[in-house]
Amino acid sequence: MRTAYSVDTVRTAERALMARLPEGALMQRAAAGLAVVCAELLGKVYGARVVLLVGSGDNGGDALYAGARLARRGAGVTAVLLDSERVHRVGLAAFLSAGGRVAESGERALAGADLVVDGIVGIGGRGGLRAAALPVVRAALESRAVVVSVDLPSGVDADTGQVAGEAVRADVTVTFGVYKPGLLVDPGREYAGAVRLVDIGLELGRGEGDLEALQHGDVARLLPEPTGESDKYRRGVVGIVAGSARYPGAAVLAVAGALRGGAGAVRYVGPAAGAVVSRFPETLVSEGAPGKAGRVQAWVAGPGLGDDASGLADVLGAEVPVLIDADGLRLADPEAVRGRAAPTLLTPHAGEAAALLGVAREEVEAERLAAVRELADRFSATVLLKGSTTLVAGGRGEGAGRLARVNSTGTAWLATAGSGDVLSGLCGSLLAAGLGALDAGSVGAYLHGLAARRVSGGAPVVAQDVAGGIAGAWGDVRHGL
Ligand SMILES: NC(=O)C1=CN([C@@H]2O[C@H](COP(=O)(O)OP(=O)(O)OC[C@H]3O[C@@H](n4cnc5c(N)ncnc54)[C@H](OP(=O)(O)O)[C@@H]3O)[C@@H](O)[C@H]2O)[C@@H](O)CC1
Ligand SMILES: Nc1ncnc2c1ncn2[C@@H]1O[C@H](COP(=O)(O)OP(=O)(O)O)[C@@H](O)[C@H]1O
Ligand SMILES: [K+]
Repeated sequence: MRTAYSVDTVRTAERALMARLPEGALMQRAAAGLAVVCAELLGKVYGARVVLLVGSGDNGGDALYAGARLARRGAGVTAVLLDSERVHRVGLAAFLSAGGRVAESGERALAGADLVVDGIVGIGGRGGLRAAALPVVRAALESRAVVVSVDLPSGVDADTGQVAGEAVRADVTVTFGVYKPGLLVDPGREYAGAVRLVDIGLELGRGEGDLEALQHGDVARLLPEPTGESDKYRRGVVGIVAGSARYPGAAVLAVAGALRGGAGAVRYVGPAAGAVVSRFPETLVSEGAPGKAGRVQAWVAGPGLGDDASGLADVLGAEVPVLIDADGLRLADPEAVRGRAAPTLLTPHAGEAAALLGVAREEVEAERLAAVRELADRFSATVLLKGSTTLVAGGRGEGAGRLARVNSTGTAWLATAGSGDVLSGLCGSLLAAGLGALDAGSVGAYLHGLAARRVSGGAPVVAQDVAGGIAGAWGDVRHGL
């Protein structure tokens, strides 16, 4: 599990650790780790040209100490002080005595740089970059230098990933102690580039985390596995209420995802039974109400329903886990969702989430973590927010509280019609197999993203291919590939 911690939690842990260590020890650890990564990126340190962008706090201090280490190894290191009145004094003295120089003109220093260290602001930052930093940041980004951000790309909110205005776009971010949520959630994640974690001795428990990302091993432990005792009912039957005369394909794709998701059987209820069976003869189909369809251990309702809300009341009234997606999110009675006793998983994309919250889509995209938590609270349900960063937040019971999940697999090629239908079937199947809503959502998103990456290999994918790639992704996870 990769866990990210809020700034408050990091600060408290740092204070406790600092009290046990000699003064400045943590900053030295941070700077040493930062210098190692910079050296790796440079390949040859001797003779390399490095520019430090130095802000007024300890983030700038880290940059200065790392710069001193690089200068001692023969790099030509120049510091651009964003506020010469407010700078980490001891760090600056160490930098100068190691042979570092202070630049008179930031832009000129950047012209020939091989590597730029962004130490403008870290976890103490508020809001996007300030005006004084903008010209030099723009010059850095336009140069051919590799950009390394210290702890966090300056201008990215550490707790949310929000970028209010401009921020540094890093090639690599060297973060200290623990991951910060803003490094894992877009837009911040994209600004961070590749993230490298430097151990400075901080010890934090999972329970203190704010956001976590499943890794292969975590997913492998959660995957449902048939045993010698299994039969199709014990493995779980998932019911799909999806599709319409206008959108039969949504039903086919949701069934495709469900068949690959580990349930023992898939029941389809709705007007697209012909299309479903001709593509997947293994599906059990019926055309009546969901309540009359026979035994089901979890329902998926919504993809491609159009305006047909007729099956939703039955599904929401069922005492088994329910996943609501797409048109179902618009058509479902919010009171019926809130009133459910069994686990409920809602899977909106940003547009659907915005409609449910009554805000603009851009607002959801700028503050995904806040949006997914707000929806989970409002609907007393687990919510999976899809998009460039997929997040899952728990409602009541299992997964409740602040610790949300972020998905680390996927590719922008997933932004293709119907791929969300595959995801809803897949997650529904995992619910039917007995996973809780938070696990079903996050394991489903993980496999879905991995499947897309596998079948894409950098090229466009279509939703059917993603469903077809799930088995391979499952195998990779099981075998730790
Ligand atoms: N604590 C530890 O043990 C360790 C901490 N470590 C390091 O310390 C960092 C935290 O240092 P920090 O607390 O000094 O805050 P920091 O991120 O430098 O920013 C504060 C300064 O920036 C300014 N500023 C604010 N917003 C701004 C903006 N948008 N744009 C521009 N400027 C802005 C703000 O100015 P003011 O608001 O006062 O005008 C203030 O002067 C942390 O990220 C890590 O790198 C490591 O060494 C490991 C050990
Ligand atoms: N920019 C992106 N990067 C990565 N994944 C994306 C991006 N945009 C969308 N996705 C993923 O693609 C899928 C699209 O789902 P959805 O929006 O419901 O589409 P549809 O309704 O057409 O099936 C989701 O899994 C979502 O997380
Ligand atoms: K920074």
